[in-house]
Amino acid sequence: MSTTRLTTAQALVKFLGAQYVEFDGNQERFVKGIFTIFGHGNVLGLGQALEEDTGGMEVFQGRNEQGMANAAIAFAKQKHRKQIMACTSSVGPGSANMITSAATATANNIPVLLLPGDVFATRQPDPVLQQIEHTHNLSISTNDSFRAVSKYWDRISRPEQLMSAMLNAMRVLTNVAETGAVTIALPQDVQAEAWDFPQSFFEKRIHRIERRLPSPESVQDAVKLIQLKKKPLLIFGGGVRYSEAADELVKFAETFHIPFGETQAGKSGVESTHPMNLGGIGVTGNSAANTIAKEADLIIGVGTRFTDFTTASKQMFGHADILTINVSEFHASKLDAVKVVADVKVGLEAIGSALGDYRSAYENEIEDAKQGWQDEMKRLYGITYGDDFTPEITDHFEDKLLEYKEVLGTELTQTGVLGVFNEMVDDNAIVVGAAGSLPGDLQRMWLSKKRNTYHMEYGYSCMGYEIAGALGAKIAEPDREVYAMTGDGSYLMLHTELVTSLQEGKKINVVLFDNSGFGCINNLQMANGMGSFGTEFRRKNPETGKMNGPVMTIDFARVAEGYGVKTYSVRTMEELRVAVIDSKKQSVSTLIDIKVLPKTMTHGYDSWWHVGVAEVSEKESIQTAFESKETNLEKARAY
Ligand SMILES: Cc1ncc(C[n+]2csc(CCOP(=O)(O)OP(=O)(O)O)c2C)c(N)n1
Ligand SMILES: O=C1C[C@@H](O)[C@H](O)[C@@H](O)C1=O
Ligand SMILES: [Mg+2]
Repeated sequence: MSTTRLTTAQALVKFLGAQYVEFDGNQERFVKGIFTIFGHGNVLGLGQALEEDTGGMEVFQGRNEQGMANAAIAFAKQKHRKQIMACTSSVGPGSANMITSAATATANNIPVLLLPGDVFATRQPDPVLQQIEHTHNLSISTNDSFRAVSKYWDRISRPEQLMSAMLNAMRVLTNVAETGAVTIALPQDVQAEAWDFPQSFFEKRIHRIERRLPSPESVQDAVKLIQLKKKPLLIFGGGVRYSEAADELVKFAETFHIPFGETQAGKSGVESTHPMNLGGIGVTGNSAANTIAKEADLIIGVGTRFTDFTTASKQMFGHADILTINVSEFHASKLDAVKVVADVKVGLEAIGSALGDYRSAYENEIEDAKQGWQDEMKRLYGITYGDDFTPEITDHFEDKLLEYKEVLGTELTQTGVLGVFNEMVDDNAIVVGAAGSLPGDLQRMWLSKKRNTYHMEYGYSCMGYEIAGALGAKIAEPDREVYAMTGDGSYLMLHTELVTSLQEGKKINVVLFDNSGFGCINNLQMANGMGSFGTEFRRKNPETGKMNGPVMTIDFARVAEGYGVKTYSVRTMEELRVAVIDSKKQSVSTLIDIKVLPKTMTHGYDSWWHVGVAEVSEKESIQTAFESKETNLEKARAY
C-alpha cells in the first residue's frame, strides 16, 4: 500500500481538495473554500497545512465565527447545495460562536463543514486556555455542544480516524435528504500529528447526487387522490429550488390548472409573474395564496418541510387532504400525508404522466385572488404619512408615532420603501434576509422577477444572518448585485462580515430599515395583550429603572462609513431613489440607512400563529388573547 506521511490537518486539506459532486451529469468541485479565524486551537495545525498548500481551496478570513459560518451557509444555499464552504475556528469561544450557525444550517438542510479546534487529545497540558473542565467527565469539551445541532459529528482523537470521519462527512454533506451541518472536532495536538495515510484516501472522489425515483405504488396513490379532488393547491418549498425542478413544477401546474403558493425557501424558484403563482403562503403569506389555501380540498406539498409559518400552525388548510412529494421520508410523512418519497422533479414527472387529462375545477378564483392581492399591494406601496395617519399595525401606539417621526426625522413607511426599492433593483439582483418584520413583508410583497433571486433564511430565522448571508451569496454569484435586507436589531446583532466584504472586494449592499426597535416582537407582544415591554430602543429612565426614556437613534451610515463602506442616509423617497441609483455605481460595499416609522410593516392576512400566551394574568387583554388562542387551536389540526 502506497502511503504519504502528512499531519492530520495536511491530510484533511488534501482530501477536501479532491472532492467533487456530480448532478445531472455536471461535475463540480465540492469545497470551494474555507473561512478561517485562527487561534491557538487551529493555527499551527490547520493553519500550517493551509499555508503550505490550500488544496485548491480559496481561503477567507472571517470577523466573527458565527458570521463566517453564516456566509458559508448562504454560499451553499445560493449554490443549491452543489458546492460548499468549510470553516475553521479555534478552540472554546471560537468554536462556540459557530454553534448558532450549525443549528441554522441544520434547520435549513444546508450543507456546511465546520472544523472547530478542540482540547488536547493527550490531556497533557489540561486545562489548556479556553478549556471547560467538567469534573464528572473529562472527555467533554465545548465541541460536544455541536452534537445537538449537527447532522454528523465526529472528533479526531487519532490521525487515522480522519479517513472514516471524512468519508462519513461527505456522505452526509452530499445527501439531499439528510444534509446540514457536519462538525469534525480537531484536537489541537492531533491536527499537527503525522501519520502514513494511504494514497487511496486522496484520490479524486465524485459524489453523485442522485434523483431518487418514486415507487410506482406511491405514484398510483397520489394519482388516485388528486383525481378525487376539485381544488388542489401546490405549495412549493426549497426542495424545488435545490432539485432544479422549477420547470417541472410549472408544467405540472399549467397542465392540470393547479395554482401554487411559495414558502420562504421556495420563493423565486418560479417568477412571481407566473399566472399560477399566488405568491407567499402562510403566516407571512398574502391574501391570494391564503384565500385559495383555505378553500383547497387538497394540498400538494412539494419539497416543503411544512413549518408552522407555512401551515399557519396547522390551521390554514385544516380540512384539506395532504399529498407530499419530498426526497426526505421524514418531511414527506408530515401532516399524516399520502406521500411520494422522491426527488421532486422526477416525482412530479411521474405523477404528471400518470394523471391523464385531469383538470382542476377552478374557474376565475385564481385570477380573482391574484387581482385582489395586486390591488392590496398597490395600496401598501402607496401608504404615506399624513394627517390622521393610521399605521398598518394599528391600535398599538399611534400616540407615539409623532415622537418617532421627530426623533428619527422620517415620514417613510416600510411598505412604501419596499415598493420603490423593488421597482428599482435589477431584475437579477439577489435579496437576502432572515429575521424581523422584513421576512413577512418580503414574502408577501417582493416581486421576484427572475429565478433564484430571493434568499431567505427562515428555517432558524437567525438575526445577523442577513449581512454575512449577503457576502456568501455574493461569493456564489459575483456578477450580481446582492442586497442584505435587515432591520436595525439584526444589524446590531451581527454585521461585521461587512468588513470581510470590503477585504475580499466582494461588493454587497446593506439595506437597513431602522425603526429603532425589535419591531416585529413589539407587534407580537402587543397583539397578544401585552404592553410595549423591552422591545423599543429607548434609554433607561434612571428614575423608574425602566426602558421608557427617549427613543434612541443611531447614525448607522456614519458608523459604516468608518469601515470604508459607501453610505447613504435616507429619510425621504427622493433620497432613497438617489441612494439606490448611486449605490449601483459603486464597486465597494454600500449601506443605505433608511429611517422608517414603526408599525408601518404589513400585517397578517387571514392566518394564525400559535404562540405561548399566558394562561393566567391580571390583565384583561391577556385573558382575551389566551381565549382567542384556545379558540384558534380548536380549528387547527392536532398533528
Ligand atoms: C439570534 C436571534 N435572536 C432573537 C431572535 C428573536 N427575534 C426575532 S425578530 C427580533 C427583532 C428584530 O428586530 P429588527 O431587526 O430591528 O427588525 P424589525 O422587526 O424591527 O423590523 C427578535 C429579537 C431571533 N430571531 N434571532
Ligand atoms: O420570533 C420571531 C418572530 C418573527 O416575526 C420574526 O420574523 C422572526 O425573526 C422571529 O424570530
Ligand atoms: Mg427594528
